[in-house]
Formats: sequence, structure tokens, C-alpha cells
Amino acid sequence: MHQTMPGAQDIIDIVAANSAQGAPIMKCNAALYSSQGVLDGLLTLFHDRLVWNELSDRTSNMLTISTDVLFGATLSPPGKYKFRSFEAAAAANLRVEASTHFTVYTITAHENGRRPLCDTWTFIVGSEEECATWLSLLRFAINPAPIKGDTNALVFLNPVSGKRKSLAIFESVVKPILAIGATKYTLKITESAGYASEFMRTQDLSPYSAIVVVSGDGLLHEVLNGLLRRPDWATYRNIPLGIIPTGTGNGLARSLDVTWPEQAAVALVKAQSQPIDIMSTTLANGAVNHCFLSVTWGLLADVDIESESMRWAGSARLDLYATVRMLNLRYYGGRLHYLPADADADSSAGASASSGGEGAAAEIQQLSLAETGLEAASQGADMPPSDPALPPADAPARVQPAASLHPTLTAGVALPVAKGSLSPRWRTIEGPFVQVIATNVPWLSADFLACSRARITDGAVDLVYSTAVTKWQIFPYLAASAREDHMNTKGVKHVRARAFIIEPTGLRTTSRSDASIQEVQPQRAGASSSPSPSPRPRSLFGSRRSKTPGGSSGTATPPDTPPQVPVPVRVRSQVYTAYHQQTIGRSAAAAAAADLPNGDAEPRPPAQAAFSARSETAAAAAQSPSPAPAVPVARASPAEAEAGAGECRLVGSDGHLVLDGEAAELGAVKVECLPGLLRVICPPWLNEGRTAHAGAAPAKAPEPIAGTLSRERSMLSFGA
Ligand SMILES: Nc1ncnc2c1ncn2[C@@H]1O[C@H](COP(=O)(O)OP(=O)(O)OP(=O)(O)O)[C@@H](O)[C@H]1O
Repeated sequence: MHQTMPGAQDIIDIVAANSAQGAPIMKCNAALYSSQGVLDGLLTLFHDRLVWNELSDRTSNMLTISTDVLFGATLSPPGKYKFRSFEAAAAANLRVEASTHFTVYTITAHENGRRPLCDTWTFIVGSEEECATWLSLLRFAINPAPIKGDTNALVFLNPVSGKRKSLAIFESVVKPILAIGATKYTLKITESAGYASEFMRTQDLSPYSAIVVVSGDGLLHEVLNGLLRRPDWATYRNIPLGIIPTGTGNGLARSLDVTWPEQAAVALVKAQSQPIDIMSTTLANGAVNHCFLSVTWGLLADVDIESESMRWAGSARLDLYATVRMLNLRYYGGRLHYLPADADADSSAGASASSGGEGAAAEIQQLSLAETGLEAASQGADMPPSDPALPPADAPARVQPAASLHPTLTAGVALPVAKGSLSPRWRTIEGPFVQVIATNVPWLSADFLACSRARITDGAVDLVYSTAVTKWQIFPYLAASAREDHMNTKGVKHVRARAFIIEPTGLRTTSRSDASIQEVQPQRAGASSSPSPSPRPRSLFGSRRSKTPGGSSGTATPPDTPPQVPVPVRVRSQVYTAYHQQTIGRSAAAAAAADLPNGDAEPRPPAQAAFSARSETAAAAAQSPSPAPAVPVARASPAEAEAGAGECRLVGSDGHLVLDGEAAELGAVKVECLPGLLRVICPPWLNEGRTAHAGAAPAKAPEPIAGTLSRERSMLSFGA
């Protein structure tokens, strides 16, 4: 006999009828299968937990399962079932059609970073109808969305992320969890770089309730930029974006406390989300890009850029090269202008911060979070999508909509910044700098804590910078990069900003005194990218930097060499592009472009070609008789290619944007935080502060078992 599952409305009614604070939603006699046999007991479902109490004169065993860690409830065949893997659990229990037995699935707490496991608990109730009601209620407790309506997650999988195990991890871990959690999805395996970006930009997204990547941060960067390039992006801004980490860095996953793919898959089943701030970056040539992790300049940026050729060393490449760079510390001439997010920002910025110019040629508004609509965005996915062109109906007339993709705080600021053009609210820090890290997340990668105070939804970017410190001062900072409070390291300063501008002056030197500020001429947005003459820096590791535009490798510039013409960025980007061709960009486009006559010119990344079979736009472009312009694009970011920023100084394809340390006039970049622009899927056990940071135990620790039951999975302990 097949039991009838209660309808959606029945379930909603039951929950609503018992919605009083603390009242049980359902309660009935239920026996628990255990290693000691079948134990009679009472099972109670509350809003936040499932509790089973043994009915016995001899003992008072109790099992408490937080709904945070509950991710599945299925019928189970009669008998004692315990499963050690997600795969085995899914295979055994999902076949049963009718039973008075049901099994609930929990993910174990992640103690000391250990890999989480699947726990299962099987109960027996009196009738099949009762069993069906329990299942519906439990599934509602896990995620009400599938009960209320249809859901379908779009899953992009990058087969070449990290150690190239994305597909294997998906099959063995993610797929079983999604099956147990009854989460529907559509899987798309990316064919090349740019595939996901092109799909997001051109295809109908209305069938999807979430967009998830099984990859590193790079594929999410593609998804985000593809989405934000749609004319109707605002319609989809509340679709939650998720990441199942299989990449190398995995900075967002670490920041969201889903370090393991199992945790991220459970988060997808539960489908809870929160807003995420997005950084909008604008180069002097007008190219706009968006990122969710960081913008870096100086030490860290150069480590990221220059260690690309050491990919063979795996994630150790950054540590190795950072050590090399720190021992030969460089100083970067330039200015950092920022619009403080906090009223008391000056105190933490130190004495080096000075007020901006007197004039107010650009009208800069320092908007409170409430004014910019962040609070509204935080209300959740129910917020109606806003039209980017229109301010919110109830907003004061002069306030720009928070959802606008167009910078609202820096729109009138031309790059490079003319003296006195910033409003007095801005602060300016004069270089030379050792590094500037602007981060939206605490963790830039799984083991690099850039700023423990950063939050993804605070409407601000955390600027962590060091001016002219010595290598011995900066060393402890990076050495302590995975610990809490390392920000107290001498020489490291921190401010929170709503917007900022980095203006390199073209000097990068190993001598602090040489990295003085060079005045540069203001340049119109969209102007030619040809760099004008400026002094060349001295560089200990300057072979790449000292190449000529002709492409041959040169030698390090001697210290006393007179100023030379600066090196076009196309030469500088060769390392990334070479890496991309060899390791990542295996597309036909890259192969075809290998014959380009100019040895300097690098192929356009395979962004368009990647999706050509599916995209009318790309198909039309392919029929065009004129070959794709041979512009160099560092690391082949599809977004950059689309923006026509071939000579961009801002490079990166993995959520981190890296400013070339040697950039001259065109290197200036303005960055604005767009508060809560999009949403990300996050696990229910995420910190109260809504971002994971070092040393902090989750506020609601995922604790499936409590009371006198043993913590050991599948074992019950009696007595004392
Ligand atoms: N099928 C594919 N073939 C080649 N490259 C791809 C493919 N799919 C995606 N890519 C590109 O691979 C790049 C790197 O991918 P991803 O970020 O997933 O891995 P990762 O670099 O190892 O991890 P992380 O970004 O966390 O360090 C992305 O920029 C993406 O554009």
C-alpha cells in the first residue's frame, strides 16, 4: 500500500498552527533503531530541532538533532540501517516506496577542520500515513522552498579546477547529498573558459532557482560578471549564487564556512542565502569589472601575478614566491584615496592619511547603509527586483539606487584624480606603499586570512595597507596570515571604505626613497591606452618587466639607467597568457591564435568562442570576416575581453582583481562597494556576523547529538 503524502497546504497549515514560540510542530511515539536494538521513545519536532526521548524506566536516553545539520529525510526499508558514506545512504534508502520506517540524515560537526561525515537515524512510527506526515514536515524544516514550489538549481562544473577532481567530487559527494535532500538541479560542465560567463549573459535564467558552481572562485567570477552584463540583470539579482569548492584558492567558500564540498552541498539543499557586497571597478579607460573577493596592489598582487609561472608548485607557489618577494621588498609609488565608511575612520588610518582636496568638483555623497538601500537588500529574496535606472520609490530624490551597477560615489571622478577634485570627505594616503589589499571577505584563500574584520554584507570594503615599512616589519604579517589578530602587526593599517581609488605613479622600486610620487596628467575616460613616457623602475626580478615591446626578453634594468619608455602592458601579461594557453585555455580560439604574426600579441581569450554553439551573438561574431583583434588580455578574463580592456592593468579571473604594480597613467582604478547587490548561498551554521573568520567557533555549532547519547556515530551509550 502506498501512503498518501500530505499536500503542501496541509504541511504549511500544520506548521502555522504550531508556530507559537517553542511549541512542538509534531509529536508521536517513535522507536529508534540503535546498536542496542529497537528502543521505544517519543519523537518531537520543534522549529529548530528534532528531539527523541527514550521511554524506559531504566534509562533516559535523548537524541537532539539541530535542523541546521539536517539535510534529508527519506523512507527506509525495515531493518537497521547505518551508512558511512553519503553515496551508500543515497543508494540504499531512496529506493523504498512504502514503509513505516524513515531515516533522517545529518552532516557531522566540522571539528578541527576534519572532513564531515553523514550520520543517519532511523525511526519507526505506527502507520504509513504518520510516516508520510513526518517526512513532509521534516523536508519542510530542511527547506520549505521545494514544498511551496518547484526549484531547480543550475550547476556549472569546471572540470579543470584545482586538482581536476571536480567531476569526481560531484559524483561521489555532491550528487548523493542533492538526491537525499530532494534538490533538483541541471548540470552543465563547462567546455572552456568563458562558457559560464556567456551562458549567464545570454541565456534564459528564469527556470533556475539558484546558480551554483562546482569549482574555484574563478568560475563564480565568470558567473557574476556574465549576470551583471545582462540588460535584465536586476530581474535576477536575487537568484542565490553558490559555490561548491573544488578549486585552488576557494576564498569565498572559506569565508562562508563551507570549506568542504559536503558542507557546501548541504547548504545548497537548505538554500539559505544572504546578500553579498560586490566591488565595481572602473579603469581610466572606462572598462568596468565586478568582483566579490579582493582588489590588490603591491606585494600580494605581484606575488599573485609573478608566481603564475610556478603553478607546478600548487598552492605552495604563493608562499614560496611571497618569501622571495619579501626578502627583496618593493615599494610602490602612488596614492590611495578613500571615502571612509565609518565616521571614526581617521583614527585607524594613522597620521599618514590627510584630507582630500579643497574643491568639490565631483559631488561625492557619503551615504549611510540605510540610505543606500542595504537594509532593504538584507531583507531577503522577497525584495522585488529593482530597476537599475530608477531610484527606489521611497528614496530621497538625490540618493542613487543601491542596485545601480553604475558607481554612484565615484561617477564624477576622472582618473587620474586631479588635485582638489575630491570632496573633503575623501582621505588621501601618500605612498610609497608596500601593499594595498582591498577585501570584501576575510579569507582571500582557504589559508590566507587577509582581514578578520571583513564581512561580505557590511556595505564596505576593508582596506589593509602598509606604507614604507621594512621587510622585517612586514614579514610577521604574512607569516601570521592564517591567525586571528594578525592585523595588529606593526606597519599594517586598516580602514573601511565605501569607495577608493588607487593611483600608481609608475614607480616600483626596491628603494623606499626612490618610490616618490610622480605627478601624472589627468586622462579622459575611454582615451587611448598608449602609455606616455615615464621613468622605469628598478627591479630585482625585472626580466619580465624589462622586456621590450618587441617581445624579446631583456635583462634587469641597471639602477642608473636613465628613464625609458614604459613597457606596454601587453608584454607584462605574457606570463598569465602563456599559463592560460598551456594550462587552462585549451580552446580552439587559443590554438588558432597561436599563429598570430606579432609575437607580442596574445590571443583574445576563448570567452566568445567558448559558447559559440549556443550563442547567437557569438555565432554572428564567428561569421565576421575580420579576425578577432589580437589584444592581450591578462589571464584571459572573459569580462575584461568583453569590456574591451585589452590593455587593462587590472587583471584576474578568479574573483581577485590584481593591479599591476608597475602601472602608470592608465593604472589608476576606482573601486566602489555596491552594498548587497547580489545574494550568496550560505550554510545555516554560519557565524552571527555572517562571515567565517579565524578562531571563532560557529555561533550555532552544528551539534547533531546531545544528551546521554555517545558522540560516536551509530552507537548509543547507556547509563552514566
Ligand atoms: N572547461 C574549462 N576549460 C578551461 N578553463 C576553464 C573551463 N571552465 C572554466 N575555466 C576557467 O578556469 C579558470 C580557473 O578556474 P577555477 O577558479 O574554477 O579554479 P582554480 O583557479 O583552481 O581555483 P581558485 O580560483 O579558487 O584559485 C576560470 O577562470 C575559468 O574561466
